[in-house]
Amino acid sequence: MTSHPRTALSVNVNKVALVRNTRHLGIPSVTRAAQLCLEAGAQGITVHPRPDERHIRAQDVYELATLLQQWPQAEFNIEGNPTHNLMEFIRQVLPNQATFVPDSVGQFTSDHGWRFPEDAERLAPLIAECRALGVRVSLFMDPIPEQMAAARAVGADRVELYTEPYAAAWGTPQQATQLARYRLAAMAAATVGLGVNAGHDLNRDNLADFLAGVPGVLEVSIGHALIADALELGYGDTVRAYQRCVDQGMAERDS
Ligand SMILES: CC(=O)[C@@H](O)[C@H](O)COP(=O)(O)O
Ligand SMILES: NCC(=O)COP(=O)(O)O
Repeated sequence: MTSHPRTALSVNVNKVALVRNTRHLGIPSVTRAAQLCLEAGAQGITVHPRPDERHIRAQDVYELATLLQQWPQAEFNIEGNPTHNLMEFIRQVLPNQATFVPDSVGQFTSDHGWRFPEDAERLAPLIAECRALGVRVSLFMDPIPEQMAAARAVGADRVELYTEPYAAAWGTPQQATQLARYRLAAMAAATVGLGVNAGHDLNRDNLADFLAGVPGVLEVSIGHALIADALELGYGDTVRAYQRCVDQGMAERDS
């Protein structure tokens, strides 16, 4: 039996900003949400400052960076398309991690990963710049084992497996088949020296099964479902509930 490092929970606070932006009152506070999630034990905060600022705005990024200076053990993960507005945030804020996501400007939400070799040429210099700044780079990827070597070759430190197809299959006869795709992709990533993150539509129902079935997941970034849960339970109890899901999944994986 081998044990793996505990999977880090990074809370994505996009949807707190989405609600905040519907009035000019500054509530609910994005930084307050992050503070309460960190106090409850979250290991990181994630934001996706989209170019249209539908939710996370530039000021949120800077205020969260200031907050996270008080939490040296926690990580700041900034997501975005590096050919749009992401790199300016990376240069100014120097987060722990940049997650490159191939979204178009007005895209409804993230729904696919990068593709190689098509995307390699334009990503390589941007990855090199982040790494030269001391910022870890994670590439948002579909769970395709054959793509992992190319992701490593372009300089990525990690991949983030796009988990919506797994989430959509959870609780159906297709769950095991989907989970096997992610297990093979994670193993392929590890084989070429990539760390493995995961995210999109993970929730309290499907998280433990994912971590039980996919080896070596270093970080899950969870936003939509977690913030929805927090509307019912509060940030603290919600983060603790998700931490229990992480612990359950890892216990099953290591059993
Ligand atoms: C990369 C990913 O899957 C999510 O972080 C996604 O970017 C969330 O964006 P929205 O909150 O705008 O749906
Ligand atoms: N990278 C995934 C993320 O940050 C949050 O995705 P979701 O939980 O809002 O679907």
